[in-house]
Amino acid sequence: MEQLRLQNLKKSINGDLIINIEDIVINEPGIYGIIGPNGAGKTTLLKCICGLLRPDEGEIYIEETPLSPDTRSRILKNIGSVFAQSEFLLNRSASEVLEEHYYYYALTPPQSWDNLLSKVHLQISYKMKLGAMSLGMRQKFLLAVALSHHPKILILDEPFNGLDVDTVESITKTLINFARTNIVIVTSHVFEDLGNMVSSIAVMNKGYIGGFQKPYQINGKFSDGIRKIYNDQIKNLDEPF
Ligand SMILES: Nc1ncnc2c1ncn2[C@@H]1O[C@H](COP(=O)(O)OP(=O)(O)OP(=O)(O)O)[C@@H](O)[C@H]1O
Repeated sequence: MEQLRLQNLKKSINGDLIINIEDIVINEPGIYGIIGPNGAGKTTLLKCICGLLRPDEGEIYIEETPLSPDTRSRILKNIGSVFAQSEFLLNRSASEVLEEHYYYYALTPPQSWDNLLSKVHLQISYKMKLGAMSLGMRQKFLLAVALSHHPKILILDEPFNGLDVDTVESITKTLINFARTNIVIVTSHVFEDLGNMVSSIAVMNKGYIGGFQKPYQINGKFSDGIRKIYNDQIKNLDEPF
């Protein structure tokens, strides 16, 4: 079954075409990286997939069902997400964020959250405010929240920004484990971090994505392979099409 399909997707903001995708299909479990320069449209695309922004044209299919006002509440349960900007959550406690999350997805919260946090190797009090957490703790917590309703597709926008190597390693392990049977779509500017986990890479530039490719090792490193794909694709995508 097709897990995710983006078809003839267009989105303009203030008259500028920000998303312009012909046809992207993801069927297999794995970690799919989207790389691209600042302003390429990566975050906007991820927000469209999560139902936070509505495309002007085209369809987003999740498990072959088009995302629409009618299907939205049902099919968005298949998606979990963490976006880079989480400042608006800083005043909320961990339990408040989890309760709101379950309310948003119209799901019954579990009796205990302990299982959830152990998945991301985090030990915190549920009363702790997100503003009191370190960046790494907050990112791990938000990842646990995103996984809490057992989505099949996890969307992560720049999950490694500002994190130390141990936290990156811990999150990477969680993602690799999840992606054995599910799909992760992740954006990052850090090719070294992506090189340790992605199964496929797509380059986005000026709203356009050519397609996913498997990175191969150069100088023994996948990150060098990702950089080569980036350089080759940006050059091609910069040519008029
Ligand atoms: N709410 C908004 N209002 C105006 N312009 C917006 C808005 N959201 C996005 N844009 C514009 O859309 C373009 C794509 O932005 P987007 O954040 O999707 O890019 P990105 O690839 O995620 O960039 P970065 O790598 O810097 O995070 C940018 O030119 C941005 O200014």
